[in-house]
Amino acid sequence: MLMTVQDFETAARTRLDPVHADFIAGGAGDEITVRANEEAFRRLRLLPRVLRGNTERALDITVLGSRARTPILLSPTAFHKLLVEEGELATARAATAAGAIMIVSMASTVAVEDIAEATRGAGEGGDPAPLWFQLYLQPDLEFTRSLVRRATDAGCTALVVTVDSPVRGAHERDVRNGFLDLPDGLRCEHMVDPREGGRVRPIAMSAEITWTHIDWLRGITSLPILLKGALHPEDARLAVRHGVDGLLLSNHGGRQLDTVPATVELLPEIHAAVAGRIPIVLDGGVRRGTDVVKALALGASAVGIGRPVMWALAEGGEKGVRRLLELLREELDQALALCGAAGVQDLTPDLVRAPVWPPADASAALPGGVVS
Ligand SMILES: Cc1cc2nc3c(=O)[nH]c(=O)nc-3n(C[C@H](O)[C@H](O)[C@H](O)COP(=O)(O)O)c2cc1C
Ligand SMILES: CCCCC(=O)C(=O)O
Repeated sequence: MLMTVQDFETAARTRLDPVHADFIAGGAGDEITVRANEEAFRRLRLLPRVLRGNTERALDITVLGSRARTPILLSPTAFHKLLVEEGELATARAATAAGAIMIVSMASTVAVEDIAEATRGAGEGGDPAPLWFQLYLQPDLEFTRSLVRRATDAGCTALVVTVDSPVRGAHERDVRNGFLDLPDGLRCEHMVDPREGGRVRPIAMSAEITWTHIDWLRGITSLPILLKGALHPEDARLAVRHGVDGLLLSNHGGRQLDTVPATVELLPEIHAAVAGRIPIVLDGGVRRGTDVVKALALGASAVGIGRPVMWALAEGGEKGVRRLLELLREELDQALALCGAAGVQDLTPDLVRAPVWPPADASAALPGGVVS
């Protein structure tokens, strides 16, 4: 029975080409950060409130003008057609059914226009899923400008600029497996360049990109801009100064610089650095409703999931992703209820404890002065 994210991972592994399974699960170097993201959530403890009388929980959020029925959004992941024929169309329909924000990867195998169309067809009376568009700024600014225009015209309501990739992370599993390119027949639809007779450009991960490019982007779009992958508090402050509207606090699921901290460990520091001026979305290692509660309690406005969506897609296409989003919603609702919360707005940092024992300021209260 598919009851948990872990069940989806296990089920997906039996179906997936092992090379693709490695592409999804893997990360950079020794995959220390891949593991750290999940471990950090597991280490944190929740401290619930009782007798609050909350019989229903509100899970809906509005981030940067985008309304969603859940604080769990779909982080951008590349190449969904590797996993299922319909590719990102299946993902988008499932996101719409769940009322979740989907961040379309620049490296998607379906074009943003078609993804947007799929969300409109899948609403079952509800609204289409808000789409955000993820961008690796290309040094060819005219090409970047045309992509921004495409995303805007397709109805995307925010841009997510990934800034942790001056070079591509060293995915050793992929190198060993020889998985370095998309198989024949699949292509990154956004990289088709009409100026060059429809040539498919490689995605440049460029070390030339600087804050000047962020200023340039700020100048050509009125869509909200989120930076994805800034981890240093000083860069979070710089982001605010450069007119960025939000942060997607992410270490790329441990796929860029290995040994960076888990994102949830960085959250309090980043939260303090931006001081409420811009919202923070966090991704990396979110696998349980309790993980969502912890991230929101520590100051995130929403969380993103990457690999779980890929596993669910591989396991059961659109239906798989729908089920995944449902089960995470149920887990989140359950965790909120048990925390005594009436909704995500009730989550505050006092509900989270790092297990340090004895706590420095409480040792005096221990019986018999047993602790030296
Ligand atoms: C297979 C795969 C493909 C990804 N593709 C992209 C991408 O195209 N653009 C991007 O900014 N991040 C990409 N990411 C990173 C995710 O957006 C996200 O930061 C990460 O997966 C979150 O961690 P999680 O997988 O533990 O949930 C990718 C991650 C995976 C696993
Ligand atoms: C050019 C594809 C980028 C995919 C990516 O960001 C990842 O695999 O983590």
